[in-house]
Amino acid sequence: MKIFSSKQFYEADKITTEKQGITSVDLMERAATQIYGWLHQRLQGAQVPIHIFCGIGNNGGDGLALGRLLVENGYLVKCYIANYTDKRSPSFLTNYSRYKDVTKNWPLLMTCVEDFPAIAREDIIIDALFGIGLNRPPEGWVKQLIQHINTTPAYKLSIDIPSGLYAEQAITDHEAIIKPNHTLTFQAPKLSFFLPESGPYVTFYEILNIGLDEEYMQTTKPVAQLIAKPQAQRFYKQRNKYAHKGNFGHALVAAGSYGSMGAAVLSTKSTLRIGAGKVTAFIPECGYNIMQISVPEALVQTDVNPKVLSKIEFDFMPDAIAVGMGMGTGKESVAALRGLLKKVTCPILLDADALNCISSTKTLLKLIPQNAILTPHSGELERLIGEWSDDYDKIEKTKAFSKKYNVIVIIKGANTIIISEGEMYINTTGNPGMATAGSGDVLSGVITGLVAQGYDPLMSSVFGVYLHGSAGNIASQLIGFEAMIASDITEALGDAFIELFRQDEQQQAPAD
Ligand SMILES: NC(=O)C1=CN([C@@H]2O[C@H](COP(=O)(O)OP(=O)(O)OC[C@H]3O[C@@H](n4cnc5c(N)ncnc54)[C@H](O)[C@@H]3O)[C@@H](O)[C@H]2O)[C@@H](O)CC1
Ligand SMILES: Nc1ncnc2c1ncn2[C@@H]1O[C@H](COP(=O)(O)OP(=O)(O)O)[C@@H](O)[C@H]1O
Ligand SMILES: [K+]
Repeated sequence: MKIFSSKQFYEADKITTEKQGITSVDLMERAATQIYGWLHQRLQGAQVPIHIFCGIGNNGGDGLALGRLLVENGYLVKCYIANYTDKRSPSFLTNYSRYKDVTKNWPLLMTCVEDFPAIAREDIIIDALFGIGLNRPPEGWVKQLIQHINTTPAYKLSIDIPSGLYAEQAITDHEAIIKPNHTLTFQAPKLSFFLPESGPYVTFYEILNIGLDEEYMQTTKPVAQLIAKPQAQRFYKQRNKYAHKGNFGHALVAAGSYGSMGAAVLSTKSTLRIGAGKVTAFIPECGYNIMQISVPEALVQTDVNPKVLSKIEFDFMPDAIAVGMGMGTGKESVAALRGLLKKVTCPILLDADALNCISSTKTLLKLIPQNAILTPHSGELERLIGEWSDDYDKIEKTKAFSKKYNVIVIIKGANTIIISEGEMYINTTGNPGMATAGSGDVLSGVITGLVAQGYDPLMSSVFGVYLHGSAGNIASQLIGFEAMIASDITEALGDAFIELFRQDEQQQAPAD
């Protein structure tokens, strides 16, 4: 599914009204009707007080149109206008009058703190103060209104976006943002819903289709692609009945050091579990028995150095290589990595200490092959690209890095982001149970195993991150977040494939 910018939504709005021969008030009516339907389905006429807080732009207009529909259908509604300026939008004004026509009363105009209404805990609040037109943080009594709403325990529903949150700009005042229980967003989610600093304001969201121009939505290059089940299903390559292990590639996992052999074991096992035909683990000698016993399906080759990797030499042509997990950052490791980067001819994934070696020895940067996959967590990314001021700065700096070195960068986290050639893919699977040592090693194996099987590096990255998160979700359903360890993710990879084609009763995310 696509994520669009505010500018693109305004364009879509304009094109839709032109092509469909409707006015923007008609479009607003569609939006309000959708929200009304959503609420009515749940409330079924219940006489619970509904407080609608409207701004003076089109988000406020949505709120007023919703208020009118609710009143017309017998609900107990009070509409309040946060009258912070006289520059009201035309569609707002139309709905302002329409509301009065139905209720015979103007909505209550608020201009100061004294105007704030009391709200009981069982009431419902609709937040229509600001939408994607927010252009500065709310201040003064408007900010206090947001805080007043946030302090009430009443259920809060935000229209389009929590008021005070930008669609694609960093937060400057965390105290001036509505914290809703639920957000109903129009047509497509906004970028801020998925980033670590702003995502917590959008714990639950649903998309309402308001019929924006299909052609525009299909043909416009989005800000990012959201990867959910319908997208992931398209990546899957079915196996041929007559396939043999040679068809699924031979992967090399160069990893581990004395005290960190688990990283090599985890990566090697998940490379096999995801379906690589054959996997060779290249490890320091101290890990030989550990690897043979832990992963009997893997072949093992050992380094001349007993405790760390120093010279990565192998006697076959791998189809994919993963390097770095638990490998250490001493001078032997740097030399081993340098030697490998100089001779590598197949796709390569660089993780963990391989990234740390590159950060400490910048001359390695120019040896990174084109299309290499880098899988940093935040700490590793910062060492690689330097500090960032906010999530958007982080994305821009990562894009610049990815472009400069022609590599795929996977920013791991709650919504892992994959950046390649200026494009951005945001994953939707995964959970906090995966915040456990070794889960990144599993991801490296998953992606490498996909590359070995013939998925291209970008597809392997996007599909691998999705499957890894999906396996984490399946594992968490069995054992919860706290008890989950990285091996549980590997063990659930099979179910992640099965889940890919399981018919949901309610498909969460629509296909493009
Ligand atoms: N484009 C679309 O797809 C549709 C958009 N609709 C609604 O329209 C909204 C966008 O409407 P608008 O562009 O009118 O923007 P908003 O309704 O978000 O309001 C912006 C207004 O508030 C002012 N403003 C911004 N930040 C402020 C601040 N901190 N303090 C005080 N004033 C501030 C702006 O100058 C502008 O006048 C969407 O979020 C959505 O709710 C819907 O009506 C349906 C269709
Ligand atoms: N809160 C979370 N929600 C979803 N996924 C998470 C969360 N925390 C961690 N993960 C995932 O778990 C993995 C952790 O990787 P990493 O930090 O490299 O672990 P390690 O270095 O211990 O192997 C990443 O794939 C990341 O996206
Ligand atoms: K809002």
